[in-house]
Amino acid sequence: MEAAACGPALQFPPHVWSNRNGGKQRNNLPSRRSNLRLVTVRDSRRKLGFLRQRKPPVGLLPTCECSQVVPALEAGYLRASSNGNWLLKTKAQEVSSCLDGRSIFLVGMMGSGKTTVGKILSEALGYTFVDSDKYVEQAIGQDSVTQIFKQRGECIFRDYESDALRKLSFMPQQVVATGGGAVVRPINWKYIRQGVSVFLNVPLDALARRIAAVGTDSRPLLHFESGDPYTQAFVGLFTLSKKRAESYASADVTVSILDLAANLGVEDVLDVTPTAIAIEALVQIEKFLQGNVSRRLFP
Ligand SMILES: Nc1ncnc2c1ncn2[C@@H]1O[C@H](COP(=O)(O)OP(=O)(O)O)[C@@H](O)[C@H]1O
Ligand SMILES: O=C(O)C1=C[C@@H](OP(=O)(O)O)[C@@H](O)[C@H](O)C1
Repeated sequence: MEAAACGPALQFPPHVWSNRNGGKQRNNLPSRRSNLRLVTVRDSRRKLGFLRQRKPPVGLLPTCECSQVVPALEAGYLRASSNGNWLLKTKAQEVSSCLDGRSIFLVGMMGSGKTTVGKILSEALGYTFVDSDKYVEQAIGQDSVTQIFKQRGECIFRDYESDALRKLSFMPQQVVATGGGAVVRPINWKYIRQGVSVFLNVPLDALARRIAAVGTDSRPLLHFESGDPYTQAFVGLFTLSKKRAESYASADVTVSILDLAANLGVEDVLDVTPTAIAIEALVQIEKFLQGNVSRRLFP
């Protein structure tokens, strides 16, 4: 049940996001400069060829120093959480000069990890984290999205969601976890495109397992389905994802959790840690920015 065009946008009170780092840019990270890539033993030959590229192509990277020296990192490092955290911080330090204040908008199906990964990314970058669902809850003055759907309807929720994204689009240095359905309204892309959009692509089966484990209470769009919690989640997600796949695919960057799991040698995609996903997101954002330096929004 998508509501692509409802009534006029509504007014609501100012920000309600959590500022995890006092809104400051992080500057006190390890001074060692290294440009890191996630590399697997399996496909290291192909990737290392790319990684050994010491200079960016002519015309790229006039202002950002990303990826001039590229030591390879074996995936095993990433599995150890202490190294994972170090890697995350180091990568964030590198990417933040490329980002140059631009916000990151995470898109993807419900349960794909936008909030979980978003918080980690914001902390590593010294950005403010904003959960757009929470923003809407505060604006409407209700405790949960489920309540809003029940009492005001999806259309009103979508209006507030669009207004939230519009307001957030003016602000730099944020990681925004958008609601799973935000991508459906074309106008929302105008707002999302003010920053770098990152699609967290998680297989539907994994999403359904994750959602079934906690129940569908907080997922009003899955309440129409019948069956056991897994079937209910899977059928609902399948229907929604068919309508959304194209929109998600238009994000600037896609992080495929399936590919990441394969690269890390992790059997179940649900076992890929949020830190690993955050690092991969930074790697992909860096790649994207290297090819898009002209799209500077916060000069
Ligand atoms: N990589 C991950 N590993 C383990 N649990 C995760 C991971 N990503 C998300 N989760 C869990 O899945 C649930 C949904 O994640 P969440 O970040 O709220 O997704 P979204 O914001 O996209 O709806 C939460 O309970 C969260 O703790
Ligand atoms: O997919 C959707 O349409 C929705 C996803 C939810 O957000 P999350 O993706 O953060 O769960 C929330 O906005 C609402 O329940 C609708």
